[in-house]
Amino acid sequence: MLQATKVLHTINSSQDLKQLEQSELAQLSDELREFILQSVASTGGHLSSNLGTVELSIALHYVFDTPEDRIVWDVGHQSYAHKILTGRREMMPSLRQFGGLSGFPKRAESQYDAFGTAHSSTSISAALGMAVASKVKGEKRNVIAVIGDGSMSAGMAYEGLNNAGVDKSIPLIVILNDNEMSISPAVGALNRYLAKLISGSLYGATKKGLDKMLSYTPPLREFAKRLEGHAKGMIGPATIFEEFGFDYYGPIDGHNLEDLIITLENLKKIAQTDGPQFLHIVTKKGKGYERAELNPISYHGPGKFNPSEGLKPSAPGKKTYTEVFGEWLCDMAKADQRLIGITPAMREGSGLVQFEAQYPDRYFDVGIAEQHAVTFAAGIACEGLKPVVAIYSTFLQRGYDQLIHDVTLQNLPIVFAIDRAGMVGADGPTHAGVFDVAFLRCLPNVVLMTPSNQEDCRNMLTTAFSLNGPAVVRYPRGSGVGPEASQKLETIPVGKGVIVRKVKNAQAQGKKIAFVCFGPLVYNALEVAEELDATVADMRFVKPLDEQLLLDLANTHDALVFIEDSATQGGAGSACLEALSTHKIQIPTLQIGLPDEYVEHGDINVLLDLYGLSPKKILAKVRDHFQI
Ligand SMILES: Cc1ncc(C[n+]2csc(CCOP(=O)(O)OP(=O)(O)O)c2C)c(N)n1
Ligand SMILES: CC(=O)[C@@H](O)[C@H](O)COP(=O)(O)O
Ligand SMILES: [Mg+2]
Repeated sequence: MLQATKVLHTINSSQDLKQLEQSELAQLSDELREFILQSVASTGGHLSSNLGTVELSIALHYVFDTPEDRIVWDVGHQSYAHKILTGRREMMPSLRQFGGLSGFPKRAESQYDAFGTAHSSTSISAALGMAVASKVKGEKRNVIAVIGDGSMSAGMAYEGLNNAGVDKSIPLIVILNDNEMSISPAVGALNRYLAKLISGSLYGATKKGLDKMLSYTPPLREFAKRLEGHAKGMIGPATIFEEFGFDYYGPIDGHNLEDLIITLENLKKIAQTDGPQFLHIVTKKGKGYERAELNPISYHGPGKFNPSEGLKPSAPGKKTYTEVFGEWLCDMAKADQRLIGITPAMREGSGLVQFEAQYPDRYFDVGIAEQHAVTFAAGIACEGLKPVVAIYSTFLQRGYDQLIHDVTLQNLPIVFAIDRAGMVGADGPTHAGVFDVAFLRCLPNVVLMTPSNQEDCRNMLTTAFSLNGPAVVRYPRGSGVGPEASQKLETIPVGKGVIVRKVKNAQAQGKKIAFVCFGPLVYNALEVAEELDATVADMRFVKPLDEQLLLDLANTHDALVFIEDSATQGGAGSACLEALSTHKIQIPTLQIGLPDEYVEHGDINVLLDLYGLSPKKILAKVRDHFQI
């Protein structure tokens, strides 16, 4: 269990926090940091980012009148200290488990969670919306967006800044939490610019000026004027943020509580009179836990571990789909010089670490910029190279118009290697990859494949690469079941499914059922089929659909059950129903997939059962539906 504390256990709301003397806050931050470490080590979760925002979270709740004032955390993977300080300390052992605390801010969870997040770079837009709404309603409040340097790489952040900076009557505060890291090292020109602000010759002058100002609190107007003079005079040309219409302060040390508090107190007042304010703070990812400071990538989102021993190398076992993809990418790149690998800021998660090491000139981390990643790939494809975009299903949602307008409309040969398809578990509804089948299968020119095992996954990636148009392979988080991948680069016939089990004793069967499966749930269907003596088809392709196989199954069985690990509405089962309707085939059917609701967070096996996708639940549904 987590250790007893001197101060932390007395804090159950931001009001409690305000009762503390400022001199007690250092003790609180030590206890909070230790609590987060112990807590995340016992549940798994996001660690490095949370250790970096301890002082900022304390200072924000100390200075601002939350929840009346709104704090909008960008991504929200760094909001654990905020959760702990706002009445959820005792629930931390339930973090990311079914029925427990979400790993991200969630409006339904607490009035302190002003905005639900987990996808990046939404904070400035959402905070601006809140600030504008408050003004329209005649309510006076502060709205603060906290955004990381990695998340500042997305276009959406600049759309927000662009909109916010023009209206001096909007009291918006944007805090840039700069730790010089995304999940992996932050990339791009902006990152270089921020590094210059922090560590270039500008820094000394800026820091000196700020130190001087922070040592006393002049009347507000004067404070504002000095900072403006400081920003414009002492650090030379205006920062990019000032060009957007914000007053810029910083960089300041985001672990120095005293500096943070006095700066926030002043900004709170200035924002009400002078409009949009931008504070640049510098923090360390993993702060206070040496292993995480030295290796913030491994401790970005670890599973459970012993803090005194640190993370252990994972025991040898079956590869994950991500690893299968990573190996395929290197092998395919060796076989074909045209291959270009692209990731929107998910090098580790998508399995491109080896590829970058082996083919640095053909590797592109474009930052958290999924829209750009897709159109960038389109440009590359126009010039005859073969881009492979490695992307999580949930993040491809960001690039949908680009997929339509830039890729599929022009029928460009791009491979989309979609990881984290289906349910993802602990990250929950924001990260579940359950809409891709529905939003991809309606696009002309797309070939859409759903491997049920790793061997098929590798073959499908090779098949996708061999095609002359957009091709998608969607595969789940983890290892799954079924055969492991070979080392070969073999293609499979496009648009052809396979029968993996046939009814054995047709005469004895009351009702001959065929399971028509898409993706890894084929193995759950196989278990059920043993019980019912049913046929099981692994359709492999959602598009083009193997209509012949579907019609054969319909003609030789009494009922069809469609099974998929994605949203039922508009999904692969719907594609089958459309085909049956086109061919005027009438047969009893049942669609099994995810219902018309958002997938909760929690252990994946718990979720499979909850949503009726475990073998036991599938069997019960089939029996109930067909009365067998
Ligand atoms: C749209 C989107 N793409 C990718 C991600 C995956 N992701 C989560 S955190 C993160 C890094 C964010 O970096 P930063 O904002 O600097 O925060 P830090 O992790 O450094 O605290 C990424 C890429 C995401 N959450 N949302
Ligand atoms: C917050 C975020 O978007 C990532 O850190 C995500 O939680 C990673 O998920 P995986 O663990 O599936 O890579
Ligand atoms: Mg960062």
